[in-house]
Amino acid sequence: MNNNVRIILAGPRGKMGREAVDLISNTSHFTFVAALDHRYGGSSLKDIEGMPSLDVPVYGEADTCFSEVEADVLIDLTTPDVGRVHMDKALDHYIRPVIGTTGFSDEDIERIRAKAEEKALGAIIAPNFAVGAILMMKFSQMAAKYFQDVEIIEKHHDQKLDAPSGTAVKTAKLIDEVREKKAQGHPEEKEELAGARGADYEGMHIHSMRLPGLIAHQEVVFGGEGQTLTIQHDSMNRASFMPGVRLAVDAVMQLDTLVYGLENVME
Ligand SMILES: NC(=O)C1=CN([C@@H]2O[C@H](COP(=O)(O)OP(=O)(O)OC[C@H]3O[C@@H](n4cnc5c(N)ncnc54)[C@H](O)[C@@H]3O)[C@@H](O)[C@H]2O)C=CC1
Ligand SMILES: O=C(O)C1=N[C@H](C(=O)O)C[C@H](O)C1
Repeated sequence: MNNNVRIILAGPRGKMGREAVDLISNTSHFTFVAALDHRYGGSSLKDIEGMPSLDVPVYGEADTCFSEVEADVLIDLTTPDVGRVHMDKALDHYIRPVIGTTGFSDEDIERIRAKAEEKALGAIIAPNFAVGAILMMKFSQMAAKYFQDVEIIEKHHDQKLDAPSGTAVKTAKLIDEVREKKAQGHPEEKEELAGARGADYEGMHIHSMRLPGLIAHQEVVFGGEGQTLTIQHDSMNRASFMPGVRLAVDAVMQLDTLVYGLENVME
């Protein structure tokens, strides 16, 4: 493990970013070298309302930040459009991206994989940092060997931009690796209201719920002859994601390619 990892955080004022500020500043082998925030470029973190008293420079623009600040890792907790640009630019500046932001396409992921390999640098895209959520995905993959029929129900707060969630997409991909292909439901089923059966990923259905009061929850429901199996995970707060962020930062320093999904670096 590296004993001093210099970190830039993008999105410090966000719901996740605020937790990450505390994680970085309270982890002895992490050094908080800069923050990226389009609204507060040129200030210091301590001058932003609601931020702890930390004298960390804030940059409004990624290229300037990445060229002026000596850093090992970028943690990005922003939006899909912003994160997509940040991860590319970070690698251009030989900074390893740890991307918690969700909403990327397969093309985005493959582009970053190619760039990380070209630079021989570590990169992590982690749709979910919660250890319990990783286990939920792994258990679902195990179950999919025995049950072909499965529907994913993800439930999030109503401020979320992307649907389905990054976790639901990753779960479907892990299941798809082992599940015998099947178009589920009645062959002649018809949606009387568009979207009633949810999104279709290789014949599996994904349903996205958005409500105030929720944080991040997912049920993976399998059906077989005379039985169902439900694998469920709930994040009750955003502190639940922080041990995984720490693990990802330590892991990315040892990698020379992209890892998509924290399950690939968990022991
Ligand atoms: N991988 C994981 O375990 C988790 C991932 N997420 C993902 O993380 C992302 C952030 O989630 P939340 O914190 O809930 O959202 P949020 O809306 O609370 O925070 C997003 C932040 O990004 C900032 N931002 C927007 N444009 C920016 C720019 N150009 N430069 C710097 N900052 C910019 C906004 O000011 C805002 O503070 C989402 O994509 C979400 O899906 C959320 C929770 C867990
Ligand atoms: O936006 C969120 O809140 C979350 N996003 C991630 C996702 O899209 O899967 C992870 C977690 O579910 C919380």
